[in-house]
Amino acid sequence: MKIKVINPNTTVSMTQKIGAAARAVASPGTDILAVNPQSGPVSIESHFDEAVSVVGVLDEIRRGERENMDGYVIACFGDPGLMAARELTKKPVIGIAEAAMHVASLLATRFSVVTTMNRTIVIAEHLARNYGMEAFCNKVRAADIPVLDLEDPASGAFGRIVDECRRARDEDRAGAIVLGCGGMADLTDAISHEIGLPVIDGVSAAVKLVEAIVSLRLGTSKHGDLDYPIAKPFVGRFAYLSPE
Ligand SMILES: NC(=O)NC1=NC(=O)NC1=O
Repeated sequence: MKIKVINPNTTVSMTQKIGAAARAVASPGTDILAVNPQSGPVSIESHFDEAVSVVGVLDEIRRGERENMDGYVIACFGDPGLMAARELTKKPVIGIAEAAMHVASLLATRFSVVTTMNRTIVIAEHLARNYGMEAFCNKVRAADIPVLDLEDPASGAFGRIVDECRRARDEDRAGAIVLGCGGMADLTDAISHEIGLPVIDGVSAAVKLVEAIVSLRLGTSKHGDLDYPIAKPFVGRFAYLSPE
């Protein structure tokens, strides 16, 4: 089985970290290809960053179809381009936010999300609503750190994330924590050790969900809104994206 794990931002060190987290849980016989677009934001911290990153995600899905990938993970907590990506393939496409929230809902009656920037809190709240997770997702918190601080061990990001996870445990009645950034994937075990709760990293959760769906011989529905895109010309610099 071949799974393409797409980091929608353009920071290679984060892509490598995400790839390592994916490989750590992948089953024998599952090959992980971790990639990021060559163009786009170095980090995704706003609606604008997310919107621009989607074209790079879709480029990687289109390339993955030619590479005969068996499934895809979108490894940014905003799940950018998830539905558009699903239109491009019959294979499963799983976002790390949806994966982590669903897994957390199977482990605790309430979970909190701990993400990076305060301004991305609402994005995670909207995802919880859209995924039907509001009954489980008690609160979305932020460590208020720039995403790329996660690439700097001296930034103090780990301590700020752990402090916010402790507040979630003690104040939100959270039975589990969802890590709200693909760049936190390498911190999962250390955080869980510090706070004594299940901590769910969306990269790992998404990889296992793709494996499960492929093993069930299931894939993205092509009936209705997730059917292949409507054939039409796209003009200008997006002409190469014209659906056939
Ligand atoms: N909430 C987030 O921090 N989302 C993210 N921004 C990135 O660049 N990667 C993420 O996972």
